Amino acid sequence: MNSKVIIQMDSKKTRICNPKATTDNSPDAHKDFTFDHSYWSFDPSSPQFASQEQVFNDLGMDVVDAAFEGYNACVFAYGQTGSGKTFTMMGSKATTDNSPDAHKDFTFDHSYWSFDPSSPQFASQEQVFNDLGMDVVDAAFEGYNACVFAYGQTGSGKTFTMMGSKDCAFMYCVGKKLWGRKGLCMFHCGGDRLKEGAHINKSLVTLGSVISSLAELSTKKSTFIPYRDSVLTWLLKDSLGGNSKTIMIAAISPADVNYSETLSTLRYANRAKNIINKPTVNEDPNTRIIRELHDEITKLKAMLTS
Ligand SMILES: Nc1ncnc2c1ncn2[C@@H]1O[C@H](COP(=O)(O)OP(=O)(O)OP(=O)(O)O)[C@@H](O)[C@H]1O
Repeated sequence: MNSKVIIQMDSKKTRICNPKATTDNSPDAHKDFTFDHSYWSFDPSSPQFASQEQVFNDLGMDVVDAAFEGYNACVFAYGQTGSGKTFTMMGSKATTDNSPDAHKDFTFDHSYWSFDPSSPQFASQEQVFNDLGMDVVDAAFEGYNACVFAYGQTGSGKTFTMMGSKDCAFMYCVGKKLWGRKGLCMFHCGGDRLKEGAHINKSLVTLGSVISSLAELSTKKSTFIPYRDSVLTWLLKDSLGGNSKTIMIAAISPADVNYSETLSTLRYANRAKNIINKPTVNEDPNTRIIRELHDEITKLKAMLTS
C-alpha cells in the first residue's frame, strides 16, 4: 500500500507520528506513550528487534509462575485486525528454515522415534519398557511410590490428555494446578472472524467501556463498571478489574494508513495502566482449614507455655 512507518520505539517509549502533521515540529506532529515494555518487531535485522522468545520470557513466564502459585492469571491482546494479536500469542509458521523460529531443540532423558519401524532409530515398546518401566517396577517393589504418566494432545489436537497409574500424586498435582483452575486464561479479541457476530462486536465495545471505567477508578472513589453488558466482560470480570494478575498486550500496526486505529489502541493501553488489580492466591478450602487449625494449635501451645 506504499505506506510509511509511523511508529518509533525507544526502550519503554512508543512514539506515533501524525502523517498529516504539517511540519515535524508542529505540536501535533507526534505523541509519546510509555509502557512497561515497548516491543519492536518490524525488522528482524534491527538491534531493537524483540523476538517471540523475549516477549515470552518477559511476560509469559511470570504469568505461568503466578498460575502455579495459585493466582488467577490472564494475558489478553487488544488491537485492530491484522495488528499481530494472534502472532504475539501463538507465533506463526516459520517462513524459512533459517528463520529464528524455524526450529526449537529440547533435550530429554530419552527421545523415542516410533513412526517408522524401518528406521534404524526406531524404538520398540520393549526398549521403552526396559529404559523406563523396569526402574519404576523395581522402585515400586522397593516400597517407593512410583508413577508413569503420559501427557499430550488428543487426536483432534484440541485438548490435552494424560494417562497414568492411579495413586499418582504427581500427575494429579500437575493436572490440578494447570487445568483444575480457571486460572490461566488466554484469549484474543478483535478481527474479522470476531466481527461475524454483532454480539461479539458489542463485547469489544463493552471491553473498551470497561477498561475506561476501571481506569477512572484511580481518580474516582467508585464508578459503575458495565461488566454485565457483554458475555466477554462478564466472564473476564476478575481478570480485568479484580483478583487476577493480568497483562494487556496492545498490538499495533506501524503503517501510516492505520494511524487513527493505532492511536486509539495506544490511548486505551495508556488508560489501562491506571487499572489496579488486587490478586490473591486461591487456596483450597481444606488446605485453608488445616492452615488455620495449625495456627490455632501453635497459639494455644504458646499460651500453655506462658
Ligand atoms: N511481530 C510480527 N512479526 C512478523 N509478522 C507478524 C507479526 N505480527 C503479525 N505478523 C503477521 O501479520 C499478519 C496478521 O497478524 P495476526 O493474524 O496475528 O493479526 P490479528 O491481530 O490476530 O488479526 P485478527 O484480529 O484479524 O485475527 C499475520 O500474517 C502475521 O504472521
